[in-house]
Amino acid sequence: MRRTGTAPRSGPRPGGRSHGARIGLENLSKRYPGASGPSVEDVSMEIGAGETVVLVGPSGCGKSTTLKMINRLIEPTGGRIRIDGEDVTAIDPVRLRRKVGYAIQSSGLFPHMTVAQNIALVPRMIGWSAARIRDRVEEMLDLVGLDPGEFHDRYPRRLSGGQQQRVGVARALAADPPVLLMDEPFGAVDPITRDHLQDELIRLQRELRKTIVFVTHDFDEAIKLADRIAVLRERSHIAQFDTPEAILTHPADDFVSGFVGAGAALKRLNLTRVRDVRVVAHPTVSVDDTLPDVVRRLDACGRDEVLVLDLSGRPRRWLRRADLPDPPGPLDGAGTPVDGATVGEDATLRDALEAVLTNGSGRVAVTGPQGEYTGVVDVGTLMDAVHELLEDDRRRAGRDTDGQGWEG
Ligand SMILES: Nc1ncnc2c1ncn2[C@@H]1O[C@H](COP(=O)(O)OP(=O)(O)OP(=O)(O)O)[C@@H](O)[C@H]1O
Repeated sequence: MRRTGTAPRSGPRPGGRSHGARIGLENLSKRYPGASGPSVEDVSMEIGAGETVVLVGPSGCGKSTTLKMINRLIEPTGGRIRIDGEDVTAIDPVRLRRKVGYAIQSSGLFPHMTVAQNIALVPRMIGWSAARIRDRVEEMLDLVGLDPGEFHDRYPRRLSGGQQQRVGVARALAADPPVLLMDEPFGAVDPITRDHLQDELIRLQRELRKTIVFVTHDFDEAIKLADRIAVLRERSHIAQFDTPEAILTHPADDFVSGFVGAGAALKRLNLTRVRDVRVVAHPTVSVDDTLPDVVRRLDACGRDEVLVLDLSGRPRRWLRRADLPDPPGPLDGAGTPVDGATVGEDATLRDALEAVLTNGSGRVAVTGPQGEYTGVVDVGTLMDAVHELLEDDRRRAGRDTDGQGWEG
């Protein structure tokens, strides 16, 4: 496995630069007016610059309250919040908004404002010039994969749920805050869109290295996104705060095990990315190639199938010998369209396995950031990875029963 110890997955690396800020929660508490007891009690937590921390826990345990105290949408009744060492528990909330972006479920976009106006909200509030705001809105739309020409002047009701969430993330990042708070941001979209948005967030985070605090109900989402997961019990008491791997392999107690649920080894497929396994080269041809070119390629590589790439190098069709026109003729449309059935390098092995099993062909094309072909992963490689995880678990279980402990 790629990650070891507690090093943040997306945080500062040697030679790399984090654009995030450290967050310190010190004995943070919240008692709502009239409540019989605190909803959050004495939470202390250190979050590294550039780290993604996910808060999970049962409904009502205080996740959202904890999160909203970090940008003081909810005022703490006790304790302190520090951002890069600065005590922000009492600073002007407008200054705090520059440091802390916020994205929520159902995007929270203002329906009477266009996409551009929504994204421009915080930059306007903090007094950026019109020209700077205009450039920033375009940049943010690009960043979240929405064409500025198409989406700039649309109103939120004319966007899909996934597009709304993208705009919500663009808005949260518009003023370039070092900290991003996300409260179940993908909770209201369908599972496939949710998967895509998670992949996008991982890609963004690799580039931006913000400090992200993310709340979810979904433990699989936590595994996929987190450098560290805080499993919370009632009043936000921390049951365990550690890497996904450590929580999956060594849950602190029955409460945490209950959260991890069954199939911990397979859940770890969510921890390994396509870029971490053997991506192999597959013979390719171009859409421009003629039938004799393709036959030559097939003969030369000794395989039964080539991948047809478009002129930008993106996978277009799988072409087998049996698909070739007989009698010989033009190749247009021959073979099986790829139709988006590819995985990115940041996709998890679980996504890749799903793709391989769904298309039934035993392999899936891997693409780079611009959708360009980079190789293929096959079912054999994926099965090896599953096997390795299960073996790893068995070895650890053996060591634990020997009384040595897994770090021993
Ligand atoms: N404005 C409020 N006034 C009084 N009590 C509140 C208020 N907001 C939340 N609470 C209470 O505080 C506790 C924690 O709520 P919070 O929303 O932080 O939990 P959560 O873990 O985010 O829940 P969920 O997962 O269901 O969203 C709950 O018992 C809730 O009823």
